[in-house]
Amino acid sequence: MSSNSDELIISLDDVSKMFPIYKSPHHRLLQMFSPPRDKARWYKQFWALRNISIDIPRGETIGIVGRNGSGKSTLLQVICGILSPTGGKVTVKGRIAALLELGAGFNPEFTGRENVFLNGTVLGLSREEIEARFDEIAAFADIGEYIDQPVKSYSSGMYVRLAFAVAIHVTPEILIVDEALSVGDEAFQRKCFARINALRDSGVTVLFVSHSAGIVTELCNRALLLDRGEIIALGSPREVVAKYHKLLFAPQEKVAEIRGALRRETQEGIALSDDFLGESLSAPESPGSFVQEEDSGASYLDEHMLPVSTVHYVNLGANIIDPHLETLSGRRVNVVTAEHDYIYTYDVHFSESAVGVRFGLMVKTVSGFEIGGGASALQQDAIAVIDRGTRIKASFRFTCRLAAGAYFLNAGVVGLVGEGETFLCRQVDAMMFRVMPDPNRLATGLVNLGIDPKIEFLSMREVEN
Ligand SMILES: Nc1ncnc2c1ncn2[C@@H]1O[C@H](COP(=O)(O)OP(=O)(O)OP(=O)(O)O)[C@@H](O)[C@H]1O
Repeated sequence: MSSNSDELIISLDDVSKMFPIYKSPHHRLLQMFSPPRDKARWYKQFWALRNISIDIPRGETIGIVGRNGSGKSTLLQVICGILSPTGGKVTVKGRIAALLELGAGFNPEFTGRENVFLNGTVLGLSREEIEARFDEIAAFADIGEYIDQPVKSYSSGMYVRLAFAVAIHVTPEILIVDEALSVGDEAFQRKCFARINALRDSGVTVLFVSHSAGIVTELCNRALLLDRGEIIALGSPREVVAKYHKLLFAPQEKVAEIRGALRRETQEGIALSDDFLGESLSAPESPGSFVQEEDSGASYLDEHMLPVSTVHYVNLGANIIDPHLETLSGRRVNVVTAEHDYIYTYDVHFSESAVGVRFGLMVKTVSGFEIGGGASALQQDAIAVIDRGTRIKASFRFTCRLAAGAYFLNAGVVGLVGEGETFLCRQVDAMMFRVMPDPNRLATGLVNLGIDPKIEFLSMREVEN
């Protein structure tokens, strides 16, 4: 492998890919028998990639993000040579091992063992080389006796295990991974990511499609955002992911405006304003300490960031109004700084009298995992009676001890109805907020437990004079 890290290993020059879309198979036949001058008579042109130009130096790890159908897989397939571009030029100078969608690469009738040899050969290894690596591949895949069963009997997880094991053992110069890892279980995913890291550190160029902002910012040194087949952002993973989120969480009517702004920025090479990204990154003075200052200057409100999954429960005489996050000085925000204090607040209008009333919240991850929540009081301390027509403000101050990422908030009011407590009103995913990345974060994982590290030398080698 070359030691020249500036050498381009992948180069795309004005690459486009068009898929013909036929209304019916009949039209496909008609087109086949049409004279060449009737080039696109029986189909509509769908451009999955448009004018893609990018140079990738050897050793880079590139994250590719974009909404569903934005062209990510098509781009990878064009780079791998599985699809030929309709226009433009693709230059690849190195052995590619690709982990694309399930189904690609293996022959379902062959056993796992046979497929390892088949796949290894396709990827340029000799039979002796594959034999020498086979045990290691089988150990990494860890699918036991299934290695001698036809691949068509595999679960999708087993399939990915074997495909990944082969991909990383063929000493690729370029590793291409298309989200496929998300099929494996978490333990296996972690093993794969560790291996991808090791390959990256040894100079392998990695192209990685992922919907996970965390993985892209952690793993990659550059990222690109595809939208409708165009690169609309290219740069540091953090910046690109911020733009991706802006687009992803935008209300439908704002999407065109936002993508237009992003395209212009990319085409004109305008420097990103902190305001746009909300990345002022004024890190807390000492990592791990919980800052209790009056306001957090770096936090801001991204009006476009709204959940699209909000569910309103049927109201039983109460109505939650305007759930939102504020700084301690009352400024509305939804992009926040870790380790700062914020207030989650909503009003409740009681259209009926209620008894035994309590208010609550819950914070969840994108996947719906409940990280933590709280109630305004214990059941025995609930507000005994609230008269019809009353309006109450419920506020919950909390320290944002969360890792960078998107989070969702529920709001709920319970009261006594008959014998038991029940929701008088509830909003699931009432609002969402994003925690900005903090380059000085010492805490690992989702929640900062405020761990206070203490490292002591128990003995020291004596220094000889
Ligand atoms: N063979 C094909 N024929 C016609 N259209 C296609 C074909 N392959 C892909 N497309 C279309 O091209 C667009 C881009 O698809 P692609 O699979 O590259 O998107 P993606 O960003 O990888 O999406 P996802 O995140 O959902 O995997 C989509 O609209 C898809 O329907």
